[in-house]
Amino acid sequence: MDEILSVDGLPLQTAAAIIGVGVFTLLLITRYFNVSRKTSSALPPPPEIPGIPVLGNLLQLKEKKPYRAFAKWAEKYGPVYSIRTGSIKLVILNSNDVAKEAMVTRFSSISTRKLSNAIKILSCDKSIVAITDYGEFHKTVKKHILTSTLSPNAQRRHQIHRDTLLENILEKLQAHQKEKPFDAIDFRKVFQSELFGLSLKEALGNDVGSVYVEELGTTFSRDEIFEILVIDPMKGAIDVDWRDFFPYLRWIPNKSFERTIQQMHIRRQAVMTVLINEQKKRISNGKEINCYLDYLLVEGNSLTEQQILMLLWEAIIESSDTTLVTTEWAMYELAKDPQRQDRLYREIQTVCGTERVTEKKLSQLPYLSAVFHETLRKHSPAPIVPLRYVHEDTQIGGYHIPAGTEIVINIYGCNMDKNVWESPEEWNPERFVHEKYDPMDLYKTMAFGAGKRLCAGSLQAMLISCTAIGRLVQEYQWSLKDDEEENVDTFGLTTHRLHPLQAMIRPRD
Ligand code: HEM
Repeated sequence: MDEILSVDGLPLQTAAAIIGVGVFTLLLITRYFNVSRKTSSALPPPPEIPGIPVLGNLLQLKEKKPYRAFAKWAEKYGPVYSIRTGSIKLVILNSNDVAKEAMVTRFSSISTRKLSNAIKILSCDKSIVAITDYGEFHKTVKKHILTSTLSPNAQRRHQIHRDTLLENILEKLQAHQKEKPFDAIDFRKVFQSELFGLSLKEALGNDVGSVYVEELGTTFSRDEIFEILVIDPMKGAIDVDWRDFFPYLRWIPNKSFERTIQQMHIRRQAVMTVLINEQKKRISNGKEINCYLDYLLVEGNSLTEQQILMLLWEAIIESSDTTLVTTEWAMYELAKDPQRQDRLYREIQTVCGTERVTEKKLSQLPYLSAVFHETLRKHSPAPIVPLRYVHEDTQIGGYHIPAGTEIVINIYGCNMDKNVWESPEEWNPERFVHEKYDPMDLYKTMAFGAGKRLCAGSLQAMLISCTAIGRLVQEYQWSLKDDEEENVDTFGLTTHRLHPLQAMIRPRD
């Protein structure tokens, strides 16, 4: 009889016992979640920065460098506080502990994004790895960019592009030295162009000269292509549409804003389409290249053409910007500080002798690594992590954070935290080589984020930036052009120097 009364072949008593245990476990789990939800909402809310009715704190954030204002407020209100930008509530995190809590421990409650109108258009509504919500699409496309381009194996396959980048930069410096030995060199002009070339080769398989875009009836030079694919969208991403702050007024048109961003999108779309089509012709002529496009056309069969276009554009813009920002700031700091530059040169001489600095030697050059990480700390190239949205009640730093809040992780604020860093305003690579520091301290800057949304390109950035800094110091003695020391202002989404670095170079003996 027992055998007849069974659940999926289990004797009745056993099944009843299992169901009993199951129900009990379920009750426990439900109770646990109720208790933890209660505990979270029983916690106090983060302190609020006083603002004014309707606008909240908007007027206090007029400057386009909110990360600085956020870090200042942290000194008075602590590492976690809330502000209001119009009707939007933001919680700002300014210390490593709470930033990590948000990015790792509480990630499952804070894994989506609510986009500004500009970023919604420029990311084609979350069609790129960095802006999409965490989920299947994110996992798939992050795997694609890592496997094809950014993982250690893929980086080995792309080494030739990094070698070419360095050779070309050094050739240009040599030519400048010969032709105008008493003139300063515009570091950005040289480095940016080569980095853009590398990003095109990794993404599309080839660098470009100019392109004719029939849709727009124009031929664009390489500089104009750079403007359309990199500079304009970086500017557009921080363009403010006042309706972002007052979503209940979304029905009011903001024509000039929409026109500007749409124009950027249309031009980028048209140029990318032509670049991709040219490469498709190459492929149909039987010439395959190891690049992201060729990979996606085979492996990305679940993706639409528009998604492929956006992913390729993402690789170009992300490769072209933050690595330049980091290297330019590092060279500024070294050119300003002859003693530290000399310390780096002596380390290079001791380790490399008459041989060149290469990627293989990087692990033997701890001071070079300290220069790189200290630059990431002081100049935090991505000062604010793309905003995260709290989709279920949670807690951070002992405060209750209700669903619907947006989270701002202020990496710049974390890196300026006096409780963690001694004299944070000072550029001091020694802090990373001093015996009291742990090698893991290098990752305390969190410049690349943390957890499941960790930057996919950190290895490429490190390889390019460290080898370039090493080679540039090995070949030349760097100093700043007169009055250059004062040029420390920044602009844009990342911490771009407002004025490109102007440096004097003198060949080493
Ligand atoms: C010094 C240079 C760089 C810095 C400081 C940097 C920093 C960051 C930061 C802070 C994030 C956001 C993490 C988050 O949302 O939590 C990020 C994401 C990302 N970065 Fe970088 N990055 C750099 C270079 C690069 C390069 C060269 C690439 C190459 C394409 C790249 C590709 C990406 C991608 C694909 C993501 C999205 C990861 C995800 O959402 O899962 N980054 N990066």
